[in-house]
Amino acid sequence: MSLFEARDVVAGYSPTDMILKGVTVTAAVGEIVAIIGPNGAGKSTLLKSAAGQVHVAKGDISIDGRKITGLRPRDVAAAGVAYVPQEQNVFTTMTVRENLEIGGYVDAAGSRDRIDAALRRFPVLGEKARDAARTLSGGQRQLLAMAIAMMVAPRVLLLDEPSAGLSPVAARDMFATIREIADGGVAVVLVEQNALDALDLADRAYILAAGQNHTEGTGADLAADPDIRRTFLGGRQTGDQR
Ligand SMILES: Nc1ncnc2c1ncn2[C@@H]1O[C@H](COP(=O)(O)OP(=O)(O)OP(=O)(O)O)[C@@H](O)[C@H]1O
Repeated sequence: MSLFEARDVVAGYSPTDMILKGVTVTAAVGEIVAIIGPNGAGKSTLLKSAAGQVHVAKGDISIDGRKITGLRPRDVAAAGVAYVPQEQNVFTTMTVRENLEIGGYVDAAGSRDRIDAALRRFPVLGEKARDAARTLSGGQRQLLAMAIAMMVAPRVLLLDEPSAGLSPVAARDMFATIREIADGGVAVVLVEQNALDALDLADRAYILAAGQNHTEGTGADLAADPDIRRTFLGGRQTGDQR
């Protein structure tokens, strides 16, 4: 059984306008699952639905068989699902350490040890623990957002465009970090604008279009499919110069 399951999810921002029209996405322990598709397909909405930030009208979202549909964001986090939004994912006026303290709010007792562990795990953040988050580079900021999410020791990590705005080198480091986190037994579901890189990283991927599942498969198979390349990847192949 998959650890994370979103089944036939119908969800949206107003009762008369459902963005997701029955989307199914699953992810197993240690698996990286990418969600790709055109602008407006509903990729971010799916993550927000799983994180308890968008109303789910029909369908179910579960972790390890336990329904989390309709829970408040705080309770979703306590159930083991961490969500990193694309933007405004750190408190810029607070220090790196203070950001991590807030990330550990659901388990205040274990928070100090987790912060120390996070600062060891991400040495670049350790060096800047007392600095305001606004002084971090784009890549460091995304790393902090990820470290904040990891403070709840999640079993499922939902990432919205983790490489957005990063240099190619910083994006590569970010993807390596995501792989490490997955290898630690976390199910990772990520949305990426950079579809080719996402397929390269992911074990499996789903293509969403107009709020529905279009295709799913291994990252490698989707990247090699000429129809998929033509329709969703701009005709390019993995490894092409961009
Ligand atoms: N807060 C919101 N309130 C109302 N509608 C929204 C809101 N956020 C997104 N939408 C709408 O939902 C639809 C899907 O948006 P979503 O952000 O999920 O798409 P996406 O597949 O992630 O695409 P993109 O790559 O452009 O972010 C779009 O039509 C968008 O305008």
